[in-house]
Amino acid sequence: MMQVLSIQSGATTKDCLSSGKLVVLTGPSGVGKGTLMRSLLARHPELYYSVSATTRSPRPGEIDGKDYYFISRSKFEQLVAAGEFLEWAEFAGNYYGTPREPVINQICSGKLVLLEIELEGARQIRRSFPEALSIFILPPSFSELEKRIRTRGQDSEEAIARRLRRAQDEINAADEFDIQIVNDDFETTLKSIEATLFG
Ligand SMILES: Nc1nc2c(ncn2[C@@H]2O[C@H](COP(=O)(O)OP(=O)(O)O)[C@@H](O)[C@H]2O)c(=O)[nH]1
Ligand SMILES: Nc1ncnc2c1ncn2[C@@H]1O[C@H](COP(=O)(O)OP(=O)(O)O)[C@@H](O)[C@H]1O
Repeated sequence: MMQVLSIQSGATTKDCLSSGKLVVLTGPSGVGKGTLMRSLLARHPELYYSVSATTRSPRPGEIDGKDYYFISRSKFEQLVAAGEFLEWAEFAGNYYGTPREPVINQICSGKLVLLEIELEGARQIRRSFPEALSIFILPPSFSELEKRIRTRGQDSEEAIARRLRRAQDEINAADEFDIQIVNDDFETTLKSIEATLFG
């Protein structure tokens, strides 16, 4: 199911990609990735956040084109076949993918590009783009993670159970990442990410 990536193939593309920077942020569902991303973007509008496509239904308040591009499974499969994703994966019963073209364009224009993606996608990026910096966000404990998913109050019991089942496998892979940060105190975490990106 994994896509072969070609962004390293041409010398020109490779040179171009070295003008910007790609940062991958991963961590179990509920750890605080989305909230951290939103704060980071509010504080650093020069960053480029890659909006993913997903077959998941929008949660209340989520905006198409801002939080995700919400698309059907058949549309997603068409885009996979057309090679339109830099990486993609199935997570908790839905597909998620990073649109290739805007990310390449933004990196080539010298931007720092942020991807907030799950483990399989992060592995694909590591293979195709080894220069990318990868950050894994850990919860202070598993019970705190569960509490955060529940207090977010946006997922069905089934969706929560799927995310928690998956969370332990993701946490076990934290060592694969360049940097691990425990999201205990929110402001402290934000400062650690800022130090990593700009320090
Ligand atoms: N591989 C991949 N994962 C993604 C992408 N976009 C989002 N994800 C991840 O998919 C997982 C589920 O996201 P979401 O349904 O928004 O749930 P949440 O993490 O519980 O808020 C999270 O780990 C996201 O980081 C993408 O483009 N590619
Ligand atoms: N450091 C933190 N301490 C306590 N709660 C947090 C912290 N970071 C995030 N949260 C809360 O945890 C819940 C899940 O965060 P969210 O950003 O949706 O996680 P993710 O995108 O990783 O699934 C939200 O209600 C958020 O406000």
